[in-house]
Amino acid sequence: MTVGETSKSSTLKRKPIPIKGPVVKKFKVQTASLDGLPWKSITRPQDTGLDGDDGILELEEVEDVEVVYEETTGGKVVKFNVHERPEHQASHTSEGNEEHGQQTEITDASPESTVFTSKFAFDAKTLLPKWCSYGLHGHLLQTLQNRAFTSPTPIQAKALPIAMSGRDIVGVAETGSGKTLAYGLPILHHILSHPRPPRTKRRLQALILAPTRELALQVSDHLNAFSRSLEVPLKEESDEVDLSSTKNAKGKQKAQNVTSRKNTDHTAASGSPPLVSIAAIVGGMSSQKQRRILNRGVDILVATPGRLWDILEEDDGLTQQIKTTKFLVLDEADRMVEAGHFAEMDNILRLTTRQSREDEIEPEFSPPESSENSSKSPQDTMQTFVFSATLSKDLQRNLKRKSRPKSFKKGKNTPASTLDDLLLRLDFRDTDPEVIDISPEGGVVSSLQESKIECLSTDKDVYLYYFLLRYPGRSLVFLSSIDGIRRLMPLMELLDIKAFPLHSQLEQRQRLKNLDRFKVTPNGVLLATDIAARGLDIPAVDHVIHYQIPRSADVFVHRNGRTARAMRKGFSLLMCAPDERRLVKALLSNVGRQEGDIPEMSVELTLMDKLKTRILLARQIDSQQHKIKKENHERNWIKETADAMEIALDSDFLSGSEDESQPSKFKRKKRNVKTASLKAELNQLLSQPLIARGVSTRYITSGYRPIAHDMVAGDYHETMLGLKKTEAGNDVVAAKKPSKKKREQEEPGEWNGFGS
Ligand SMILES: Nc1ncnc2c1ncn2[C@@H]1O[C@H](COP(=O)(O)OP(=O)(O)OP(=O)(O)O)[C@@H](O)[C@H]1O
Repeated sequence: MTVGETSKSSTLKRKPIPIKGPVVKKFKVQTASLDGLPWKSITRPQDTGLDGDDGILELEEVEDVEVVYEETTGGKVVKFNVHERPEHQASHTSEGNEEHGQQTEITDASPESTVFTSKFAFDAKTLLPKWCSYGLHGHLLQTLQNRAFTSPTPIQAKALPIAMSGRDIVGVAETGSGKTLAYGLPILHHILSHPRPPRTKRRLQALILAPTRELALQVSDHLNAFSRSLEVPLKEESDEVDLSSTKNAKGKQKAQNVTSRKNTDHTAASGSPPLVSIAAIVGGMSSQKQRRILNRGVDILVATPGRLWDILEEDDGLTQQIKTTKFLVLDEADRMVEAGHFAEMDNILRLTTRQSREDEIEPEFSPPESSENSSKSPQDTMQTFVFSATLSKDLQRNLKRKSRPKSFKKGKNTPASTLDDLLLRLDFRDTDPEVIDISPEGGVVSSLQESKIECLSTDKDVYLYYFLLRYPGRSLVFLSSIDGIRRLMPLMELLDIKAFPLHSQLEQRQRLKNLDRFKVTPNGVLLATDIAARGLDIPAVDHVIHYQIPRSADVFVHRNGRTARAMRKGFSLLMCAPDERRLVKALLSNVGRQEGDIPEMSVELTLMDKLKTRILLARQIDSQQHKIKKENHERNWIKETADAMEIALDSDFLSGSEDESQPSKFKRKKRNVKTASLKAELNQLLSQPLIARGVSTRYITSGYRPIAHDMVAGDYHETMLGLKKTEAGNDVVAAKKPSKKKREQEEPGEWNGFGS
């Protein structure tokens, strides 16, 4: 039975279970409450991150449960009869793996904690020489090899030795540089190297805080992908993985049910409890499910502060576990404050503070009282990792300072709601936390090519359309306002551009769905607000376009960070209107850069008039459609209201022929005809190629732009005849810094835009 399914009959038949061998033992039957059922998660594809379930964040199912309705004097009562299976079948039921922290019941009931070793002879020294020196657990090495992560990224190379030696880290590195694994691998290593005692419940080892739901889910997916592919129960240990961590594994129980698989996700068929249980606690999940997940016990909890605090207020057990967690991670720490999580973050951080320090801080928000020993100090060995792509140098210095303010009494040194105040409350156990700042100068990733187009605000649509046609690829267009996205969406649709919106007023489910669609649509366009600016690891984003100027330098850096990830090439285009130039200047100077540092994009101006015609038509159609929709909506509303009030409407209203204030049927018809003809006109234009000036379509070898050669070579542009197929980065003109006077005299060129 899947959550949300309803039963029509009084009894649900359980799914037949394949049983090997002729003997079928009788099931024992036990009655349980809804919460007490052996729920397990439904697997979602690991490689797709947020997708695979149509945007539903969590799905659970339960097997071997009979739903029985009993007539009682108080009415019908529902009962759940759980059929206990013989031992040898239990492994089949555990096939579902944990996703976002959900694992099967047998996880905690497993007779012994299990240590898994490599089945395949894995010569780490030869196969992964660049990872060998960190002493990572053999299974992590094997997973790294499976994923073809042959060498650590610079932040990983710097952070791993420090983290593995037990020290605290403040890590700042460019976007897309692999920060998640920089803190994730040491955590996974610790958990894998310290198997829990037999027959004990998992206890929280690491708390990772992330500012947004999407980022939290992505982090848990990322780490899950690593823990999942570890779950190959194996017969033999490999002597060739010469790592200390592997030695820990010796003598421990070897897993059963060996299945030989190559470099794939093995979880589903392993039939064994997951080695590392990772839960994501974010908004959008039912609290019942969340409690169930947490009650089963998790090793790593990835959470957004708001939702986590909601749960902590009712969950003393989890509060205690957080007090003794081994790792605390703040991912995208600076965004956490921006997102307005200060109060919750502050409360959560207090739980991880040692008692001696906690006494010095007067609580502003009372943390939940624990029924257990509330005065118990947290472990002194907790490691703290703070990571971001943007943490100011001042803050880094302050974080490292040994003499961080000890007192935050109300009225005296009261902290304001700023990142500095919040982070200064972190209780690093390390007296000298290591600051690793390898963020590039000005926040610009080396594989990123930047460019700008200066144009009037009213012309941005045309330039955007030009760019999307000229440089096919996956483009992420950032706008500062949701209204802007709502205005652009219908235009994109009419112009046959596959665009998807992403903003905070969309339901979470729709947001995830649109992200998924964007990921799988070739040449797809995502029109997004800055909720997509941070942390999202969308594969292969070719272009980031700042349609509207970001509100801060940090947002600019993070927006750009959605492309050029993991050393891939990427391109960013800044669209700057005259009245935005001051903002851009200020923004760039914040990161020590100048306006002239960003080169201009060369644009084929001869095509602009044709594109402008299409845009104008699309706008007209959109406006007509909008009017029709509005009228229909109003008419329907009046009709429905009249029906509800049982009022008979005037026949004039119904026919729409007399009342001048109501558009007549005739008028409506005329509007529909006009819209249809505009659409036909636009479609006609869209079906024709755009031909650059100087191209002869009759004699392709003549004209001052002969296209025959390009056609033979196969590098001609399919929608813009006369232009070569090329990448945006190749059309950037060298940066020039004209004097102010000269700039004022400059004319925009052949095309003067809508404003002229
Ligand atoms: N050693 C590695 N080799 C190759 N790819 C890697 C390596 N480490 C991480 N990656 C990949 O690089 C991509 C970016 O990683 P990640 O999301 O951790 O970056 P990030 O630094 O956290 O970015 P942001 O600052 O934008 O959040 C991911 O797709 C990840 O799988």
